[in-house]
Amino acid sequence: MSSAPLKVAVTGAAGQIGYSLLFRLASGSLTGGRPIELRLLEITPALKALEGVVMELDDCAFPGLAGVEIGDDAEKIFDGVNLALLVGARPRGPGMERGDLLSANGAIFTAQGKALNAAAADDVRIGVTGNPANTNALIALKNAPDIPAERFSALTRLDHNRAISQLAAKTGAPVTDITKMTIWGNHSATQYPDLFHAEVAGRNAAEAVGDQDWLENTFIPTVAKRGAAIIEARGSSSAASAASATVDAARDWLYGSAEGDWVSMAVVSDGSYGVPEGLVSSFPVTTENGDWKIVQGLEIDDFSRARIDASTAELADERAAVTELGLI
Ligand SMILES: NC(=O)c1ccc[n+]([C@@H]2O[C@H](COP(=O)([O-])OP(=O)(O)OC[C@H]3O[C@@H](n4cnc5c(N)ncnc54)[C@H](O)[C@@H]3O)[C@@H](O)[C@H]2O)c1
Ligand SMILES: O=C(O)C[C@H](O)C(=O)O
Repeated sequence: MSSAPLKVAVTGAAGQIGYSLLFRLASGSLTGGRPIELRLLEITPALKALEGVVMELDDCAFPGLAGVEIGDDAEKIFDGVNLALLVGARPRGPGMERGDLLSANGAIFTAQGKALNAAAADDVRIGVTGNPANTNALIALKNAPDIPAERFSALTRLDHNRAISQLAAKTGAPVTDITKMTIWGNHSATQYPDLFHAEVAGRNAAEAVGDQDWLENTFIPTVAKRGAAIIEARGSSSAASAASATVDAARDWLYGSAEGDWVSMAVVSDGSYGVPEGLVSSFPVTTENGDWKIVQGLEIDDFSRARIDASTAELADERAAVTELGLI
């Protein structure tokens, strides 16, 4: 593997998630020993604040941080980047659904898709965290016709990690015993965290829990509505956990998922599991050398089918809405 610095762009770098993410990236959580060069994009009024964040990055004297460039011109910042983490977008407030952000945030992803298309490195991978993440990723990929659609993904790793944590707490198992967790569908309240294929120390998770009422009426809504619960408690949306999940997702994508396990990523559907082709929907995937593959052959019962269908129907509605807005 190359020891040249990995060039990583982060958008919305002066925001809440950025304030946690940049320090995780610079300290080596993503690349281990490989140096990293950060390229930070912000809107013009936020550049001064971003300068302050860069002073703090300097003050950490991170040995693996090979350089930092900041700016408000997407094409300049994306020049030659190997990884782009698209975080910059407005967060929702109390009482909003993430889909309410489509018209506010959609335009950001047309412009950034075009800029990535023009300037990124040939091997670029693009992870979208900004909400509504799945449909923003769809907008970006449609506006970047020269970049293969498989290079885009949206973040459902935070939901995946939340589901692992809830299951660990219920069963008393350590999080490291929990494998094969899946989030299906949209990063929204319709998402479907699936315990029927997950395992606790090798045992089927739904059987290990043995409590359909908990699974249906506590586990699924707790995971699906966790973002809203955090907004309610903190007054602003999740940030450190979102940054941590953004790093987890990018690390596994670039360096591979663990043997015998899989991760959740929202990727462009090839029609697997009846998810309409072309939607950016969350699936169980394995990753290797920067590529992902949807895990095939899982049996989907009626309970799971209904939930996957409901979430992908919402994604189809979002696609129709951004088509109507002329964003794709
Ligand atoms: N997918 C997930 O799991 C997940 C989790 C948490 C938050 N989010 C989403 O991530 C996004 C960022 O959250 P936050 O809490 O950091 O918000 P924030 O408001 O603190 O920061 C967003 C930053 O983006 C910047 N920005 C806006 N437009 C931009 C543009 N065109 N180019 C570059 N930067 C731009 C803003 O100036 C701001 O600094 C929100 O949309 C939020 O809903 C997603
Ligand atoms: O819920 C939100 O709006 C923020 C984020 O998507 C989350 O899941 O915490």
